[in-house]
Amino acid sequence: MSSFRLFLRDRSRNVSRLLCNLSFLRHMGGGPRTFPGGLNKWQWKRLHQKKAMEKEKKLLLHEKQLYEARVRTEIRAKLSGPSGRPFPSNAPQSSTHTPMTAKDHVRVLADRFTKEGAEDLWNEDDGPLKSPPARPRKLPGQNPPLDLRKTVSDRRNFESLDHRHHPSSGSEESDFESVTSRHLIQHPPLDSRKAVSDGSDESEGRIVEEGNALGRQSASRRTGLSHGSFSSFARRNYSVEARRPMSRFESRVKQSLSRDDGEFGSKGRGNSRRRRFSNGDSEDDSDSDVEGRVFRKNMMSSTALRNYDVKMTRRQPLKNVEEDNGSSQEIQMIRDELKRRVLDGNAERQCGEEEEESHLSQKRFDECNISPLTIKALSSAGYVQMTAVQEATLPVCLEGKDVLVKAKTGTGKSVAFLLPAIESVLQATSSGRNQRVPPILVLVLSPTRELASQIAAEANVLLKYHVGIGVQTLIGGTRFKVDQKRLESDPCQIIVATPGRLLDHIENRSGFSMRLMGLKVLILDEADHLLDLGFRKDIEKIVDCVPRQRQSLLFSATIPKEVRRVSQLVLKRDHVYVDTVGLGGLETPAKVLQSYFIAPHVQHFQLVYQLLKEHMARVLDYKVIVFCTTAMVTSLMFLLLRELKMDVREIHSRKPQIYRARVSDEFRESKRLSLITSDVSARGMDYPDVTLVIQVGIPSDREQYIHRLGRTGREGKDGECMLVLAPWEEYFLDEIKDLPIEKSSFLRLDPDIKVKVEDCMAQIDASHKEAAYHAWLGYYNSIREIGREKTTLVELAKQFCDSIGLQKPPSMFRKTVNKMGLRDIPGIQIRK
Ligand SMILES: Nc1ncnc2c1ncn2[C@@H]1O[C@H](COP(=O)(O)OP(=O)(O)OP(=O)(O)O)[C@@H](O)[C@H]1O
Repeated sequence: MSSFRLFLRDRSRNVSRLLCNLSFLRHMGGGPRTFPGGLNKWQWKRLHQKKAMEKEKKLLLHEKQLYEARVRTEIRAKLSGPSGRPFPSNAPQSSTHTPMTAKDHVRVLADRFTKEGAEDLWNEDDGPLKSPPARPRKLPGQNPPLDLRKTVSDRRNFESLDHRHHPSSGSEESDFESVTSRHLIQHPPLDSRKAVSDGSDESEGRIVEEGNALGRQSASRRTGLSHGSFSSFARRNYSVEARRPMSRFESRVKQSLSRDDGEFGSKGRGNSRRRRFSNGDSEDDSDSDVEGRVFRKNMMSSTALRNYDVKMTRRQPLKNVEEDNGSSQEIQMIRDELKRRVLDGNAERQCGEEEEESHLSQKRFDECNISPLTIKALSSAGYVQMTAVQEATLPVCLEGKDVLVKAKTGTGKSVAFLLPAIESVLQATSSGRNQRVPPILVLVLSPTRELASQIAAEANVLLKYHVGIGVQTLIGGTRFKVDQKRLESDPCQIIVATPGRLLDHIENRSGFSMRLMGLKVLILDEADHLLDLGFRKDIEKIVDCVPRQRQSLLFSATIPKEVRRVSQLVLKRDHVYVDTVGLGGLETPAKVLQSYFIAPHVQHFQLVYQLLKEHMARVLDYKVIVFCTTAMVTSLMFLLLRELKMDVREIHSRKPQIYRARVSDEFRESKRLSLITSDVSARGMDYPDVTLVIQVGIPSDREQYIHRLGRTGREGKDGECMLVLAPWEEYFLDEIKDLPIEKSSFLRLDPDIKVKVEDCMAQIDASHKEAAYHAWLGYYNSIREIGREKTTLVELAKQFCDSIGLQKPPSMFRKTVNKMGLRDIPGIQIRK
């Protein structure tokens, strides 16, 4: 009997333990997750999408109301007659009504686009809107641009909408409106600098797809397609329509192909670039640089966010649109109004320039509510005053709020997120000191291994006087077993990890996931990159393994609009958004001189060599970073420069981690050294006093250009950035047209250098060149504009082939050729 009672007691204990574990798991997010209201993850996401759509609709409605008010005003003005004749006796009269003049309306519209929150109407690359709070140094010829194109196309839509808003239009109308509003919110950018300054149509802007959508909508009416079928119809037809601008692009490329080798390109225009999937073995750096996970530029998971992730926009000449809707007079008035505001802004900016000189704010760390030991560590590291981003974020972070932060490169974001993280650890450890294996309280995620190590080193500096608080890195390229041993022998509270290796630990060691259940702070450095498609799945899995009751901090120098939307995967809804760049502010460090060179591929290696030589002759303590498109091209560039007897080092994903770490440390400490690297060094790396950054070939996107550039001009210092493009790559300039980049004055290529470079290139083993050719083809195949024109791509690859001294393009495996869609393309050799 007693043993039966014992059995019952054990059993009830087991059951209660199980229940306890289940509720714990549910709380931690480790078990089957439900969101408030019993929704699952996807339902929760869809709910947010719906809300975003509703918000867009509301904004559209607001715009529409403005437009309607304008129309009413015009009608009233017309009715009252040009000479102020009274209304006809049967017309309704109001003695108090004063019709809105066209000038007032222009003001209202200008207000609408410059007021707080208007950014919701913009794409991430819509260009500056209004003067930022922290004012950038005024650069020659740089006026804060304003997007008039958007205004124009809004008007066009409203007209269409208004036209269609007759009572007879029925329910289809609202479907249509939602289609239009979706497109409207994704308005493309305009080089408003140009628009404001000279009103020319030189900058070929992106005119929204909604114009086409309208046409297609009426087409869908004619063909009897419903809205749903219209959407898919529109999507299907997108690629067909897209051929039109592509053929222009192709003809431009063809022109450049037929150009004389010695010719420098002329100014061109282009389409926005989108990346697509390339072949698996294209040697694309990103494949392996992101810890073996494929990085692609489509901004959203299409499952999660459907058509929110791809901007279905197309560029059309601004001129046509203006002519089309016949509103050029009004546009000119809006321009004048905005120009006036810009001039006012410039006057203010000049006053603010002096403040800009120092990157530090007036506020000191000891004025903040952080531990005295941390302040002691900060002082011994030489940090007394805060930087702007630290001043802006510390108070909110210390309050425990979720924060999304955008601040320029080199402005001290790492310290900004590490300080509140350390405070959280201190608070948590003071309440639970006696745990044998302490939980992991802070998890910092970084996209690259070098950056993770750098953040851990910075954390160690700040923890100098805190005994018993430890930091560890979990990064790829090191032995997993060694990680495990370290985690056991030296349990720490702060982990800095790359997503891939962290997931390996979560999936392979249950003890590790248990330790994550006490997490207080989750930090995503380079958040936009981590939330991009290449990492999204990993981040979602990681977020599912950490408690929902946590603080999340997301930092980056670039936060595209899409990322703001998707950040809800990590952040609480009531998070705070801190933007120290400011809406329309200059996103690159003010003291970095930006220039570009247009030269055929065959001259790129020579050009880089000559630019390096000239810089070295000019700058005594030079320190240069050369970014190449892929790991294998980086390797070839390194071998060539070494052959040319230059003092160079290389870092890319094909190098062992131990080598990468050693080179990274050496470059950090050194002067008079050049680092040849792929995008593994593009983000976050804090190499002090880099004097020049050279980017060869188009960067994967605008953000990458900004991050690569940001390796120089850190902490408010001077710097230079040069972009080397082939003539057909010139269209990329359109994506960075709001940045103060200028065409470099003509550089005379030295004929002796040409011979020298060719001789040294000839010394390099053909296997390196073949690998570089394959990588090059893979990289550019993944770029939409050129990737879909396979014949042109192969012709351009042949140019690259010539530039590296290969007699003919190396053969490729049939499987690779098929994967890249290059079957039957002339110039492609299949390996037997
Ligand atoms: N308050 C401060 N006073 C002086 N120096 C600082 C301060 N805060 C940070 N720094 C230094 O500024 C440099 C840049 O910092 P950090 O690498 O964190 O920049 P970042 O904004 O994260 O750049 P990126 O966007 O490239 O990642 C570092 O060398 C850091 O030590």
